Amino acid sequence: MNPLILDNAAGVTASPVLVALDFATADAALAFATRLDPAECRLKVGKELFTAAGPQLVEQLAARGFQVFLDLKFHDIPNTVAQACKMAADLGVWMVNVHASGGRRMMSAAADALAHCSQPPLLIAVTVLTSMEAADLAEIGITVSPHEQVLRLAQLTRDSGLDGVVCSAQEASELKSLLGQDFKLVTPGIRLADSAADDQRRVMTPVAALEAGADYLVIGRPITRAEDPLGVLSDINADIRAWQQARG
Ligand SMILES: O=c1ccn([C@@H]2O[C@H](COP(=O)(O)O)[C@@H](O)[C@H]2O)c(=O)[nH]1
Repeated sequence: MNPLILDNAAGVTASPVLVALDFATADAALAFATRLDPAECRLKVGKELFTAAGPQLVEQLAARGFQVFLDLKFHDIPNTVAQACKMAADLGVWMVNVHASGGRRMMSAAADALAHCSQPPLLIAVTVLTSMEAADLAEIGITVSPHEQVLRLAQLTRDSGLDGVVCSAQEASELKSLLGQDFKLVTPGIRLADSAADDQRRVMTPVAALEAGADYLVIGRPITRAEDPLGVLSDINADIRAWQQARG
């Protein structure tokens, strides 16, 4: 364990990296997780893995000491989303999310439901997917820029009582100034200087994202598909520590 990236008080990692465990089977995900140390990262379970492996896998990862972000992006009527969030809390996840475009009543219902849980996870909302650019929004009738739409949905999310948003790091600096330091910014679309963007459109490197104000970095393929995933994670954490030390 590297003491520099441990939050000693809480006994959990202080690394902002959330590794996206986008695998097709529980076996593949667990084999990968076995190589990881909960002191070096948190884990994200999304739709592919959850659909394949279900709640049991989430509990297994939590039992191995990982803080788990359950990234199912709930989007439904308020009652359904509120109940789904409660189920996620019962699984012991650290963070859960909904889609901000579900609106204020849906988000408030989710926040209210979690407020009654004994150990509520952080509740955040997806603003505009990091895979989307202006042309994608235009096709679904949203004529403002992704940036403007993110700001609008992030403000609505904060006003609905949630803990933060999923956004691209490209919006982080403005969101921090607008919504305050405590409002959490979770940023996928993280790419290393030499990695392919894949289907992502609004991307940034890990240190640039932190510099812009991101609190958590969601990183999937640049780590999971690397020839040496542990080496890549370790290099990212080393860059982050160097950046943290440089700013004092
Ligand atoms: O706006 C969003 C919301 C969620 N994601 C998820 O993050 C990871 C990113 O994986 P990469 O391989 O690093 O692209 C993936 O699980 C997405 O479902 C996102 O990318 N953008």
